[in-house]
Order: sequence, then structure tokens, then C-alpha cells
Amino acid sequence: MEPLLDLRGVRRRHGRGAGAVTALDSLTLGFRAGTFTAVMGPSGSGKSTLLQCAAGLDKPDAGTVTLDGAELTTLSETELTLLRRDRIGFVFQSFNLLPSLTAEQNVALPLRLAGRRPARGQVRDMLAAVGLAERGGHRPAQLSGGQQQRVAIARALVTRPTVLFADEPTGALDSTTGRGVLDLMRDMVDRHGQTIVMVTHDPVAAARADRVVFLVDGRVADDRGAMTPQTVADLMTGLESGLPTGPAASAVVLPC
Ligand SMILES: Nc1ncnc2c1ncn2[C@@H]1O[C@H](COP(=O)(O)OP(=O)(O)OP(=O)(O)O)[C@@H](O)[C@H]1O
Repeated sequence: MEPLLDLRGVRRRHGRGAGAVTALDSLTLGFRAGTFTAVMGPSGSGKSTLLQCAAGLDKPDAGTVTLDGAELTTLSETELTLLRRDRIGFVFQSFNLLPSLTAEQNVALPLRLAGRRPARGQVRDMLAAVGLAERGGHRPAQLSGGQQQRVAIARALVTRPTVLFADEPTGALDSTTGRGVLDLMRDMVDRHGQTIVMVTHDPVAAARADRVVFLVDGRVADDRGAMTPQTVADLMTGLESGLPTGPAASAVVLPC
């Protein structure tokens, strides 16, 4: 099966001259429809840059990013804006809800920005799908962190995006609340065939995914199917110390 999202030879450098940093180094990765992928790696390994390039929020210096047949790197700014608006959902660690709007208004925002009047019940159904049917009239300050992240997920999904990107979606939540948000994302994949790519530092979160991709220095150091939290943690320890450890050690490809 062709990947729904395909990055080929993606290179992204930040800064100029001697201080320039290679965040992504000829990275090639494909993501199939209806799968939940976790992206892990040491700090500075390029995880956020990967998400930003894949979501059309940042432009690679070289290589291609293709989303459902559309080659992002060839699109004009206007075309890219429309593609991001209609086909990409993004969830951040810090929720990024508008504080003056109710949960319902926050969820309706992407539709309104697209000039679309939400269909009757569309926003309420989305809030119900994330377990917040009764909270539509609440403002973010009246909701817990976990509830705010659910609103952010509802807002990201209301346009029925091709891919949902999540950058540390549980990073600001306690473990119980975080588990609830992960249950929700898992459910979106299992029941609705949503494609999700999530950056996380948390082995427990990564273990909820179908696949775990490990980055080191902007390259894929390992790429696995579903893993246990312990195996993820062992692999991460090996990558962070620069030495392979644990049962997964034989598959770790360390950078030269
Ligand atoms: N706007 C920027 N300007 C300069 N350097 C940047 C910029 N964004 C990222 N970098 C550098 O690019 C590299 C990759 O950064 P990135 O944020 O993608 O890594 P990350 O794996 O998401 O890190 P973390 O886990 O700490 O969030 C790092 O060395 C970072 O310092």
C-alpha cells in the first residue's frame, strides 16, 4: 500500500554559516493511512522539525513531502495554506485554545475560518466524540488540562483532516489525564481510521502507537512496530547514552 504521507530525502537546516544546525538529514519515512505512529528521540534529534515539515508548517531545504498525492514542496503559499486548513490537524502540548471563546466556539473556529457554517450538530457531535458533550458552553479556564486538550483534539479533527499531527499532546498532563487523551487518540484510529503522527518523550504514550520511529541527529535510528513501554524506554536509554542497551540493542543503528 502507498503511504498516505511520504517524506523522501528531507533535509532541513536551521541558521546560517558555521552556526547552522542540520535538524533533518536526508530523512525518508512513509506513513500509511489509518495508522498511529509515535516519533521519539533525544532532545534536538529533529522530531518537531519533522512534524512541522510533514504538516507544511516548515519548508525543507531539499527532498519532497507528499500528502495523499499532493507534493507540498511544489505548492504556492496560498495552496499550502488551503491544504493545511482542509487536510491537516495539529495538536500542541500547550492546547492553544482561544481563552475568550467557549469550547464549542473553539471547535467551530477552523470551519468559520474556512468560511464554512458548521452543519447542525457538527460541533456538538465532535465535542461528544471527545467526551465533552456537556461542556460546550465552558471557556478554557473553566476546564481541566485534560478537557482542554480534548477540546483541542476536537478542534483539530472537526475538518476531518487527512492526518492529525500531535506534538507532545500529553506533555502538560498528569499521567492519568494523559492516558485519557491517549485512549481518545487510539480510539480515533481504531474506530474512525484516523491517521495520527505523534511526537512524544513518554514511553507509555509511544507504546499506545502501532509504530515507533526513533530519530537521532535528524535521521531514522530505528523503526519498530508496536512496543511495550519498557522496550521503548530501553531503546531510548541506549540512544541517549550513544550505546545500544537492552533486548532491542541489536536493531539500533547508531549514527557514525
Ligand atoms: N528555529 C530554529 N532555529 C535554529 N535552530 C533550530 C530551530 N528549530 C530547531 N532548531 C535546532 O534544530 C535541531 C532539531 O530541533 P527540533 O526542535 O526539531 O528537535 P526535537 O527533537 O523536537 O527536540 P526536543 O525534544 O528538545 O523538543 C536542534 O538542534 C534545534 O536546536
